[in-house]
Amino acid sequence: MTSSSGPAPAHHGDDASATAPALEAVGLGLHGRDGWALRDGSFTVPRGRVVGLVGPNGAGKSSLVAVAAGLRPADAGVLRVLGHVPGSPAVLPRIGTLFQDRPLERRFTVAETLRLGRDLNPNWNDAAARAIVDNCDVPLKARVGRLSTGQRTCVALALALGKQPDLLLLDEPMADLDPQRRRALTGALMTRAAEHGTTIVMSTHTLSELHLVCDYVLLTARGRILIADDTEFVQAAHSLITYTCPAPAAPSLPPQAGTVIETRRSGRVHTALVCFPLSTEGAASTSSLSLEEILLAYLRNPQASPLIAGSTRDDAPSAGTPDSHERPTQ
Ligand SMILES: Nc1ncnc2c1ncn2[C@@H]1O[C@H](COP(=O)(O)OP(=O)(O)OP(=O)(O)O)[C@@H](O)[C@H]1O
Repeated sequence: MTSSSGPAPAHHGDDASATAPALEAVGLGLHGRDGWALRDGSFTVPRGRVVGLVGPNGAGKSSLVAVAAGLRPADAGVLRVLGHVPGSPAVLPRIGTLFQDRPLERRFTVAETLRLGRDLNPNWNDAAARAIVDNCDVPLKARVGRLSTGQRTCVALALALGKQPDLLLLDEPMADLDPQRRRALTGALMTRAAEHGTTIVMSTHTLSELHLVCDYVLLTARGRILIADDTEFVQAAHSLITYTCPAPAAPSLPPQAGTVIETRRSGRVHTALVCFPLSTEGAASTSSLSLEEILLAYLRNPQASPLIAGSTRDDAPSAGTPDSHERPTQ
């Protein structure tokens, strides 16, 4: 996991955007085929984080990446990228992108592709780009059109990293990679974030490994942002509380248990996944959960009260509960 107190992000922009968040959405709306994929989404992604963008198929992850990259406009609200309008000249040279279709010129060799990257990007780092293709065993002389899907992903990532961007927007970067290349590229990305303070936003369906790679999570489902916060904070905020009820039909959860995300009942044993538990009085046991378990619970319960850094929940806890814990500086 990367440290939130790492080096200051590399910065090629103006002073005004030096401290702006990597992404800042206010009332963001994205149309899907059958209505809103995201509606009234407000969240902030601080600089220097490795962000897991998570949600079910069709939740709007690719659409969000496309809007941030300036490829399509938002359908409502505002999204700022490094303090700027997406796609504006002030921000385009500072972002690196990887889209699901990995658009590359198929006739070029890998070496020609990297040369083009060098010619188009004044801040190009050839060694960084070559290290990616070398680590992934992609021959420099091979034509892009003859590479496997996973090998093309390596070349596209080499182009994105060679640009030395302040923000990397990666749409399912690991989906096509074998375990060895996945490890190599994950390592390269984490090193980039740790050594240069690059913000990385990557959509993924691999929840089991998220806590190893990402230190911030953005979870969207059924048109809502459900979580936007540090992974450590998300984990610390949730508990699984088990109660033994006096009778199978008796009401189980004591009032004021906290923000209940999900409950399960088996006979007299009742478990509740609670955010910011206020009182565990009467509980038979309390245990922590993995990040994956928490994210899956929100995905099963998309009507749950959202946990979004910097915003107040409808059922916000009082002072002294985890929401009032000091957060890392952004
Ligand atoms: N080119 C397009 N034109 C119109 N609607 C689109 C287009 N691409 C996607 N959509 C719609 O936008 C919504 C969000 O799709 P999107 O691809 O952003 O979701 P996603 O979370 O990335 O999904 P997945 O996990 O399957 O990649 C869906 O309703 C989808 O049908």
